[in-house]
Amino acid sequence: MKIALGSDHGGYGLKQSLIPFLQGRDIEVADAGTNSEDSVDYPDFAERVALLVAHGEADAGILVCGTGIGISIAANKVPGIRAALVTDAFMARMAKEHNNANVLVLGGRVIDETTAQELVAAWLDASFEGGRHQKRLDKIAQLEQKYRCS
Ligand SMILES: O=C[C@H](O)[C@H](O)[C@H](O)COP(=O)(O)O
Repeated sequence: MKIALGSDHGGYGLKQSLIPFLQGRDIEVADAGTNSEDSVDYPDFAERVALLVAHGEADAGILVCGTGIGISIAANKVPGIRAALVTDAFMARMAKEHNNANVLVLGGRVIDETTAQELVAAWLDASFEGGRHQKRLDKIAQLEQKYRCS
């Protein structure tokens, strides 16, 4: 499995802490930056990770900014991306079971490294339930088509 990882400066530390954690689970990590705590703009890194996932070059993505809010808003602009900002293990599990989130989003100024690992593990270990939830994801995809800008 390959996961694309990205953050702005507010999520840099937490992103870095997740690299050995993911590699310890035999996951290949594609680090899309940022590469320091210098101030950057989170939409740039949301786009990098979202495109890797949308184009099938990564199986899933993890994004981190200060709160997780801005980078999830940006990632969800890319068609096919279902980015879910989570703050506890229940939300992380539901993000996969009900929403089949292909990008997990965390707040580097919100949660600590141990919690981040718990949330990532809960998301990775869960499975999409399909059924009534697939019908809802199909409706989200229809919204993308209906309001697609060209
Ligand atoms: O939603 C946005 C993120 O939390 C950003 O990480 C945050 O806005 C960056 O703030 P600053 O430029 O003040 O470090």
